[in-house]
Amino acid sequence: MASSRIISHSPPNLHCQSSPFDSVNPLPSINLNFPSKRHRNLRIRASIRGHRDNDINDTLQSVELRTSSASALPNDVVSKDPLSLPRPLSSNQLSSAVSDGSRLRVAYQGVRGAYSESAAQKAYPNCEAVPCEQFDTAFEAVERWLVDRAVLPIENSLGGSIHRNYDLLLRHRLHIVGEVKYAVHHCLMANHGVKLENLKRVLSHPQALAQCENTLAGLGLVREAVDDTAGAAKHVALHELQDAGAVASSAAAEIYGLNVLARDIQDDSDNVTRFLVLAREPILPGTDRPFKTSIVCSLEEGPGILFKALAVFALRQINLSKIESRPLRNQPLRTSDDNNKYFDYLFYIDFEASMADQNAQNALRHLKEFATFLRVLGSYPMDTSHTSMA
Ligand SMILES: O=C(O)C(=O)C[C@]1(C(=O)O)C=C[C@@H](O)C=C1
Repeated sequence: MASSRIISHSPPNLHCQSSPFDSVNPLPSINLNFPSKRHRNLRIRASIRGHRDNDINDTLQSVELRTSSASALPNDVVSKDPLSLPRPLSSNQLSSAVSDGSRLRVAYQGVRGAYSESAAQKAYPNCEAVPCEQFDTAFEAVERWLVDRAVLPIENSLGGSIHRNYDLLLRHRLHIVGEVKYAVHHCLMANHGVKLENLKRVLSHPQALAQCENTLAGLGLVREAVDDTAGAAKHVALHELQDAGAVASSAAAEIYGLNVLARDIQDDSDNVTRFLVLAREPILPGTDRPFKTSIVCSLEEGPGILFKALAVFALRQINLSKIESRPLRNQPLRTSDDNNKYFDYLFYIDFEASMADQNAQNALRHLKEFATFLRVLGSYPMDTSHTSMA
């Protein structure tokens, strides 16, 4: 039997005892100090679910709109401490915003125990990590001042790029202000009493399943994709599944009361995910430490144009660390003079230089000569740590 019980419960009620709670309305109202004039007079109401209502600063775990009724909220899974698990934000809960300003609130995609939560904590050790249902929700949470930062995965050493986040970087106007490399150690876990030989299927995030492909194929398990690794663990625990396991972190096994059947099941022991830190404002690029700059561009037509684009960096001894191409969504196909159809692309390029560096500025000026579009997504300190923190 599982050492911890999984139960469903209604969301904790909000008790409105003192300021800043509004005495007329049972929902707290919070005045935000916005730096810009445009936002200064905004008075935002939101209901706040925390487990100690009288200490907002410590308990702001997830925020929802006052329009969302408690009954509309999903029931949650709880294990050891029923009230300790924040619920993820969803997009339809984002039409208002709140931030207490005293502590950095950092959005991540997934539920408690997701690798993204650990990455957020690596980026900001004292932050309040705020779970979000989807990547889009995390972007919107920053844009709407609900949180201060978002930490989102962008690529993994085994699984490759997280394309969705490349596309969202362009769709939203946030700035990359940092990166975090996080060593991912996957565990195969199941409910207590379930043995490896009882398993027929395994649930996890598609990236995690891809990172463990050889191991899982070797075990003959059917792979089922879900939103995040910890969400998979939560699901297996909640439904007390006897034929299914989850691939997730050891932290997720602990949180949801699952038994770890195998550790380090990723196909390469060196499995690193790179996360981006996003904010509303860019940071001032420096030259005092290694910086990286991320840009996105589209290029003119013509032979050798990509070669020319990349040469602007090579000519200046600027190292490229990543290039990713994505379809140009508003015009994915281009018809040439001879009536052939070509795919049109956006190129995402990371290079190892700061925008404060004249050399980098010259390279981008040069690139603009044959780029039809160019945007700097951010210039930020490189994570040069040797990714520990499993
Ligand atoms: O599902 C999680 O735990 C996540 O944080 C997401 C995610 C990803 O999107 O790549 C992050 C790191 C791991 O590589 C696997 C999954």
